Amino acid sequence: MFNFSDLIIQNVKMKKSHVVVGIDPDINRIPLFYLKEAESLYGVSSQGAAHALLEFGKTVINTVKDYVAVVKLQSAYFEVYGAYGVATFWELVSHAKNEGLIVIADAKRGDIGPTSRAYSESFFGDKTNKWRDSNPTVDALTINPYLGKDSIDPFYNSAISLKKGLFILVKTSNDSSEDLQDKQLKSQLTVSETIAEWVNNYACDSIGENGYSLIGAVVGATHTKDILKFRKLMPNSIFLLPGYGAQGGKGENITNAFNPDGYGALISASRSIIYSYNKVEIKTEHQIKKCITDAVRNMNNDINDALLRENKLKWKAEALNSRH
Ligand SMILES: O=C(O)c1cc(=O)[nH]c(=O)n1[C@@H]1O[C@H](COP(=O)(O)O)[C@@H](O)[C@H]1O
Repeated sequence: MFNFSDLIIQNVKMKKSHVVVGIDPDINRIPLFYLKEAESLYGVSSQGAAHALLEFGKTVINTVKDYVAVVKLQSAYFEVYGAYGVATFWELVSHAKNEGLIVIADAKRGDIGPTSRAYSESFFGDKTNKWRDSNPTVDALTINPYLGKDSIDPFYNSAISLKKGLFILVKTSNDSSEDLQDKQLKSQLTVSETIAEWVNNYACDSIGENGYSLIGAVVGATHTKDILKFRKLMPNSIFLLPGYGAQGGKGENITNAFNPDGYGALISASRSIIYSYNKVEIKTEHQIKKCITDAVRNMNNDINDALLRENKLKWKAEALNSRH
């Protein structure tokens, strides 16, 4: 049955891009003219900041929409500004979806069962709750599995019934991920390998038309040596690989995340794309758009070139085959 992973593959093929642009808008790094406008409307306040984040976020979305299939909104940067920030988050979710993009909420949720259920409802909705306005929902959510399987189940059940996607943290991109995630258990597996086994078990029951599950895994683009191992442990999961760009990940380091079919991985970058203009003094939206366009195209070319070298860039072959 067509599921979230099929939606991803369909759109990745259409855009010819495995790139995810992360929208992590930090008020100290967004161009000053957005702040000046926000201050003139709402003063230096949470409402003003949320307005600046909204306008900047729209610029990013409008710029990258032709080059990527997926955007990932980092909830934390919006939560900073309370209700105004959260409203901006959802306004940007709607905007991105209206522009034909798939939206991942990066919130790394996970709690005891009933609370996970509520988190799941807040991001995916619940048709049986008549008190909840039909607000927008996201297409997928990052979740933290460290409370155990009863914390994952509510997200899993909602994802299945509402045709959503999950990206479960398996091996995170940060240096300190080794502190806990690389520890070996009595089973001889590491903590992250154990989580990978869980992910694979959840994934097996929800395979879509292209052979992938709606249960995906987060594996840092920074852990080049581990990527192949995780690919083998979770053959049916789409990997979300953050850590490209600002954290050091490169195209040549992440090709093992892709299956021989040329799919199965989304590579995510935030700061290296959305702040690619470097200076907050940049004057016009046109200049910002040009910098972001160059950055996202370079990233896409870097990944596609690396895949081509490994014979994993499939759309050229598909285009040729369909001509015969
Ligand atoms: O789930 C994530 O997206 C995530 C997982 C991980 O292991 N490492 C990681 O950096 N992230 C997120 O990916 C984004 C990385 O941003 P950049 O380093 O600027 O590309 C941030 O929003 C992080 O919260």
